[in-house]
Amino acid sequence: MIDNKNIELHTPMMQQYLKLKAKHPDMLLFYRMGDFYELFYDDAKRASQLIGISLTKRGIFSGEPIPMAGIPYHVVENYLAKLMALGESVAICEQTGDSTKVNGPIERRIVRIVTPGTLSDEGLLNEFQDNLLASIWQEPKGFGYATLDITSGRFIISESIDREAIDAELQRTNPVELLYPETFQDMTLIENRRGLRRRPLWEFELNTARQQLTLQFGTHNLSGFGIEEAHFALRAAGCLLQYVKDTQRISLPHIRAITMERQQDSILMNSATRRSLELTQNLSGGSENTLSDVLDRTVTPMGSRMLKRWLHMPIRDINILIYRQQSIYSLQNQVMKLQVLLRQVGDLERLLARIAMRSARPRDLARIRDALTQLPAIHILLSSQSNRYLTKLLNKIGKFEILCDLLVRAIIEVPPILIREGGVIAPGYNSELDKYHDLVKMETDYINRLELRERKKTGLETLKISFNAINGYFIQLRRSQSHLAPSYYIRCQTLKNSERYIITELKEHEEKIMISKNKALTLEKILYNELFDLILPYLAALQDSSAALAELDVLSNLAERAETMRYVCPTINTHSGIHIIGGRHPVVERISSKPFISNPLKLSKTQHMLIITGPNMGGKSTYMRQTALIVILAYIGSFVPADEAAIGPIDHIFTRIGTADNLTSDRSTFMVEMIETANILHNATQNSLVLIDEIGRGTSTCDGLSLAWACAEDLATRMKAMTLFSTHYFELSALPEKIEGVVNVHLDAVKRGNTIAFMYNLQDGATNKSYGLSVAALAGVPHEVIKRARQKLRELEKTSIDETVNSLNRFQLSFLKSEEKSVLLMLERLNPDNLSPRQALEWLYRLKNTIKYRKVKKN
Ligand SMILES: Nc1ncnc2c1ncn2[C@@H]1O[C@H](COP(=O)(O)OP(=O)(O)OP(=O)(O)O)[C@@H](O)[C@H]1O
Repeated sequence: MIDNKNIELHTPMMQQYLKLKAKHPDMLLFYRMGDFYELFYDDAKRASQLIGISLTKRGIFSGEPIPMAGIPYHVVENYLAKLMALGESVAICEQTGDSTKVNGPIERRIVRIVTPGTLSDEGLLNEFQDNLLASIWQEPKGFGYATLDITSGRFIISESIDREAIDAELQRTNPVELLYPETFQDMTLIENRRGLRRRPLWEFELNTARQQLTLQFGTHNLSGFGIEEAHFALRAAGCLLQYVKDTQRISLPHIRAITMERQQDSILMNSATRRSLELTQNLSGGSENTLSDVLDRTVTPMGSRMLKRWLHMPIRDINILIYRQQSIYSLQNQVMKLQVLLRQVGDLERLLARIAMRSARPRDLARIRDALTQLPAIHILLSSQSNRYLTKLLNKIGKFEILCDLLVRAIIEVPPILIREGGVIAPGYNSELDKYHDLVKMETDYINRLELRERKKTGLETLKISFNAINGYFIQLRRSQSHLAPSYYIRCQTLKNSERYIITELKEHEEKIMISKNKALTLEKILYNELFDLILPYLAALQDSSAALAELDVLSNLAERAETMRYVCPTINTHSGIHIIGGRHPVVERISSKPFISNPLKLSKTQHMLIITGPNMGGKSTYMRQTALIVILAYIGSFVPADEAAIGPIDHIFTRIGTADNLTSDRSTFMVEMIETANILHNATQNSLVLIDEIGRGTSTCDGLSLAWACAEDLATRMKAMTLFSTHYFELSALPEKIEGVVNVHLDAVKRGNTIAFMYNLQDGATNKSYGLSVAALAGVPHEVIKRARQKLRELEKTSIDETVNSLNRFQLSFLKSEEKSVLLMLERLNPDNLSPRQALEWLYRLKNTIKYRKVKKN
């Protein structure tokens, strides 16, 4: 523990450290000492645990050694990357004073604060993922939420009326750092998130927020952004902006606007739905075999990030969707050429943010130059098309001839990574700089001539003039020839096989070289900084262009995918319903070695629920998920994997699909299932797409079946949501006769000997065959166990009076008793015309067993 009470008893250096540390108690302080960053006390212990650096000691205080850990300055980025991934923040303290000062420690200052949500360094970021800083505010009537992507300047706010909606927002945006007020009530909502930062209440003050925001945007008020009344969200945004300014300590001109996202503008999906549909992340947390894995062939990282944002937020504005569809059509012939050009544009969005924050490196400038060089060709390529939306996009993309010319003239073709050593500014850009370079060249030539002259003079062919950082220029002779060195040679270094000398003339010219080199370097740094001033006036236009280029990348990618994967353009209807012919699962069809069997789907006002039965592994889940994915694709404006698709308005997509247990959530699998079900039953509407995959499995047959029945009934009668309901409870296939708009379908399979062939064809009607044993055999359950199971099954099937059958039936029948009151009602429900002879026989046995069971009970 740091004892700041007796600070004056520490060494002057430690006193300086402790004063700086006191200002940043919540983060690790990297204190610069020569070629190292050092951490002390608890920071040292924590860092050594977090990133595995060795913990040692430096000096003693009050008889106790001071714990210390050090990081070499030239590898600091690697350690920062690891700490950021763990959600830590780091204050970087540099030596800023005169290093020749004799008394006391060199002056040091915190020059930057690196936090996970405010990173902009290329090396610390994943280029294919948004990196968001977020802030949350809670009131009794709802939540305010703000996110900022500092690498693009995208600043977005939203308001959620309930916990479920804000939870979905947190899951969708997945911030790497989250600011919350010290009075935040609902900690269970956020406590498992990374990078949590507790902030004082005053930072969420409404008036301060308004001031901060208007100051940032240079406006009188916020009405131009349409967010004046969004009080909850404004509080969150104010705190966020304050935090960014505190940590960055520079102006952020690329944050130019703030946008309010309204829930009614997009299809809502809660966190469980996003997870189970594997949009951008699979169930194991990776990105393989996700929708974006199949769909993303964008050629710029900014396009890839935009596509992922689209997938997580399908929009409901039909006009925009139609514009996108038309653009996809128009781009189909030009994709190849356009992608070649866009690839060169690269990550313009993030490059511009680094320009705005003045942290861009020489190669960033070269990349901006290369990006701008492509723009005329993009204009020429797309100028012949007549699509209105593409023309609008193209108009947003500037040509920047003057700026491009400036960068071509200013930066050499392949500049070094850093400006530190110079060599970035191109010859011909600045005459004074050229003069210094010429002087350096002249003097270097002189030294080359001097070398020849000295060789001649001494007659030593192996005499060499070289340079190193310690000796500067020197003459080198072989050790064996050292006795031949002229008397004016002054020895400066002896090596094993050679001797090194200097002469006055050499040093005079060296000094001239050094002076010119230093002047050149100083001037280069000035010119380099001036370049930022020259680019910044174009910032707004460049940002608009980069957004349009990213969208072009996404649209041309969708055009390419549509062509390659045989997707069709869906019709977006204004009337309810989903009608798909030949629908396919976009991911399964790509990864499966077998041909994918396409299937139709029809949901409408008169047929709003499908009860889906079929064997295990028969394709039920695939069929349900493909429907949701087709809807999502249609609502981002993409073409879809189907022969035909017409889709009406959708407000929500809900799923209740069993996923891996979340052991950290302190909830059982059944509990999670019921929470998700409750959410659906509270929020689904007639325009919601609801996928329910085998509800009620995690409890007793009796409870499970009752719940499944009641839920299906509620969805089908009360909200009439468009529902796909898969089940192994054959009893649910009775629902269609009871409720209008409910239909039975099943996925087909045929038994061949002891094995089973899945047909994956959707058929009308229900099936009660689950082929569980055949699937278990396919899964590798030992032959003996399967054999025994078959024997048991035969016993169960044959002996209806068997106690086991009775006990099984007891559950089901008691359910039917309570649900339908009597066997007569069951009979009433049956429509003999719809039954196959085998089904009729099964019902007969079932009814007979019921009577038997009642008899047994009475006796
Ligand atoms: N239409 C299809 N065409 C080809 N293969 C398919 C099709 N549908 C599913 N499959 C294949 O069958 C596998 C199992 O499908 P799915 O998980 O959808 O079955 P299920 O009926 O939900 O099974 P269970 O009831 O055991 O959960 C999929 O992983 C896929 O490989």
